[in-house]
This record gives sequence, C-alpha cells and structure tokens, in this order.
Amino acid sequence: MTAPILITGASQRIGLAFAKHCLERDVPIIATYRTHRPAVDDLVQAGATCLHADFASNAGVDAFIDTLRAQTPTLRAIIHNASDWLPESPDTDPADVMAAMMQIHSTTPYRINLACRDLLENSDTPTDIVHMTDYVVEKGSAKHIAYAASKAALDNLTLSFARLLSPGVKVNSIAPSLIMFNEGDSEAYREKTLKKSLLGIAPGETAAVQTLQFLLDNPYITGRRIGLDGGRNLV
Ligand SMILES: NC(=O)C1=CN([C@@H]2O[C@H](COP(=O)(O)OP(=O)(O)OC[C@H]3O[C@@H](n4cnc5c(N)ncnc54)[C@H](OP(=O)(O)O)[C@@H]3O)[C@@H](O)[C@H]2O)C=CC1
Ligand SMILES: Nc1nc2c(c(=O)[nH]1)N=C([C@H](O)[C@@H](O)CO)CN2
Repeated sequence: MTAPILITGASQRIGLAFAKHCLERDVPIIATYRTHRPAVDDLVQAGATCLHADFASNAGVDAFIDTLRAQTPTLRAIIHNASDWLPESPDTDPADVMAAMMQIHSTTPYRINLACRDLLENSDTPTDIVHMTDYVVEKGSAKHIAYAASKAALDNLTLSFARLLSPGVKVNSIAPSLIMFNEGDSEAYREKTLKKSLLGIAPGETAAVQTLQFLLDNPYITGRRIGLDGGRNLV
C-alpha cells in the first residue's frame, strides 16, 4: 500500500494542481480544504481523501491532526502549502495580522510536523516535508511585513526539522516569487509584477508542481531553499 501525500490548502491553485498531479500518477493524496469548492468534490471523485481543516486556531490544527492520524498510519510526504497573503492595512490591528500570519505559516506547520513525525518515520524509504515559503524571506516586503516574517519563520523551520528528522525525512523549502496572479489583479499590477524578475513571466502552477516532484524524487537534498523566482534576485 503506497503511503499517501498530505497537502494542505488543496482546494485551489497550486495545492489543487499538485493534488491532481499525484492522483494522475496513482499516488494517494490526503488534501485539506477550508472552503468547500466544486474542486474538492472533483478531488474526491478522483480518489483523494479530502479533510476539512481551518488552521486559524490551535484547536483547529489539533482537531485536524486527530482526524489525520485516524485516517492513516503512514505518510509519504507533508506539503505545507496552506497560506494567506495578508497585507498590512489601516483597517486591521497589526497585532492581528502578525498573529494570523504566524499561525498559518509557522505555528501550523510546526505543530503538524511534531505531532505527525512518526507517520513519516514509519517508512523504509525516504520521506519528505516541503514548506512553501516565498522569495521575500530573502528581502522582506514593505506591504506584507507580517507575511514575510512568518514565511521567514517557516524557512527557518526547514533548517531545524531537517536536523531533527534526518536521515529518514528530507525537509526543504520552495521559495516562489510570482507563480500565478489572482483574479482581480489589475493590468497595471500584472505589468509591474512581471518586470520584477529576469524571466518576466507568471509560469503557472506547473512550475511549482515540477519543483515539488523534483524534491520528492531527489534522495540527496535536505535543509535547503529552492528559489522558484525567475531570477528575481538578480533584478
Ligand atoms: N501564487 C503565487 O504566485 C505565490 C505563491 N506562494 C506560496 O505558494 C503556496 C501556494 O500559493 P497559492 O496556490 O497562490 O495559495 P492560495 O492563496 O490559493 O492559498 C492556498 C490555500 O490556503 C488555504 N488557507 C488559507 N488560510 C487557511 C487556514 N486558516 N486554514 C486552512 N487553509 C487555509 C486556502 O483554503 P481555502 O481556499 O479552502 O479557504 C487556500 O485555498 C502558498 O504557500 C503561497 O504563499 C509564494 C509566492 C507566490
Ligand atoms: N497564499 C498566497 N501567497 C502569495 C500569493 C498568493 O496568491 N497566495 N501571491 C504572491 C504574489 O504572486 C507575489 O509573489 C508577487 O510578487 C505571493 N504570495
């Protein structure tokens, strides 16, 4: 029986694309969703186990962990993909922005990794944790300060968990910059953002899926950050 891959935040965009990619390769998937979309029903139809989870509170994280552990005795990988891209705003208390960003991007992966390490270690072949971070861990962000700090915390979790879980579990980050736009992004924003990298494109979900698969397939990379950013660091 092939151990399943857990991917969080898989009801849309990159998470959904990776879940579909795995199912097409007959790799079992446990996908979390917060919002029930038709895509969740499609994943179930395709054979995925879809679990509702809201990681905004520790109670929600712990309830998910209990459900996950009742679902499977082993995992092939954990992909921490769930994320909110919250900007600072005059309407929001900065303390609330920081708390929300740290909760989803740092506390949630931290608690799940510690509580579920045995599901990864119960394997006679290498297993993986992948943290989806962001290029801004290198540079910060003037408009998403708490978001960037929380992704930098996640980037650092990669180093600690790589040390803690070696040699059985590889732990890496993927640090994307623009992968895909959001509905409603203006033409002006799109034009400005495309110019931020050398390659000047929004590659789409496939670029992230390819990078995830590369890490799962590679037996000799751990504790590393893979920049998926079109050369943004050189602009
Ligand atoms: N898209 C891009 O260009 C870039 C993406 N990244 C990173 O790559 C990853 C994937 O990006 P993308 O696909 O755009 O991500 P999304 O913005 O689409 O978010 C992924 C999912 O996270 C889920 N989520 C958010 N908050 C919570 C919560 N409190 N509890 C449970 N689930 C939650 C949402 O669930 P639901 O919809 O079900 O409510 C959402 O579908 C993210 O970590 C992102 O930060 C980094 C740089 C660029
Ligand atoms: N959870 C999300 N994080 C991020 C998103 C997103 O849509 N959801 N988008 C970006 C931008 O594409 C940014 O990289 C453009 O410079 C960043 N993070």
